[in-house]
Amino acid sequence: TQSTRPQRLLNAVQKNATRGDPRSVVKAIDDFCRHKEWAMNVGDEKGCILDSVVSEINPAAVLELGTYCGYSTVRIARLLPPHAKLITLEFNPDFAAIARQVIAWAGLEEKVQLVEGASGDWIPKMKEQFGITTFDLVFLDHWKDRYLPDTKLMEECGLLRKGSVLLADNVICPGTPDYLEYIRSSPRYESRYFKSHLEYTKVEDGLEKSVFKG
Ligand SMILES: Cc1cc(-c2n[nH]c(CCNC(=O)c3cc(-c4ccc(F)cc4)cc(O)c3O)n2)ccn1
Ligand SMILES: [Mg+2]
Repeated sequence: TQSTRPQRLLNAVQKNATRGDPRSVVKAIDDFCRHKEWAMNVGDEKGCILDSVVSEINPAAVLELGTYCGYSTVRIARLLPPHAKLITLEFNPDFAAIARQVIAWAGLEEKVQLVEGASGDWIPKMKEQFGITTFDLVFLDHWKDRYLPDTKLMEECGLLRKGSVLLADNVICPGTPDYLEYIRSSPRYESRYFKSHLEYTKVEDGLEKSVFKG
């Protein structure tokens, strides 16, 4: 049977990265996507911006929407302090199966809880299922038409506190116009755009960082 792109990406990790070394896993995926096959990871350029935001916040509780193959999951989890928790939601079971193995290869299973399903179904269950009060950081990288409804849902479910940070990928390409309009015009958020490029390309894209004011 034909392999899928996520399976070929996992093979590249298992071939070129060292078990238990997250940096080598990140590098193996970036090399694969730059030189072999493009894939929709946040990538190295936007990944450095993600790293700086994570390091600045030093979060104890992180929610990632959209795991894909686990590239940004590994980027974030490798920077988390001990006992910090990253919950990552993936809709596609095939992507989730690959991501679990990528996260395991990086040796980060202890810090990561990968949940399969749709964001709209799981966000209302976060508190009861995982004992979360609020998230310090949310990385939005899932279906682009879900950024706005899920942000409103997180507000309604009391998952954001004064100072919680939303970091959104792809606000230019593929684009999240309704989310940008809402978050930039809302008095409840302070937003800043980090201009960059669509992963592994010269096309403009960027990350929008928004701090919830409560
Ligand atoms: C919990 C839950 C999770 C999900 C969910 N899980 N996994 C995803 C993946 C979503 N990501 C993307 O679609 C995406 C696309 C591009 C892209 C593609 C093609 C182009 F030509 C240009 C750019 C680039 C990116 O950086 C992206 O992140 N959604 C959905 C619902 N509920
Ligand atoms: Mg993305």
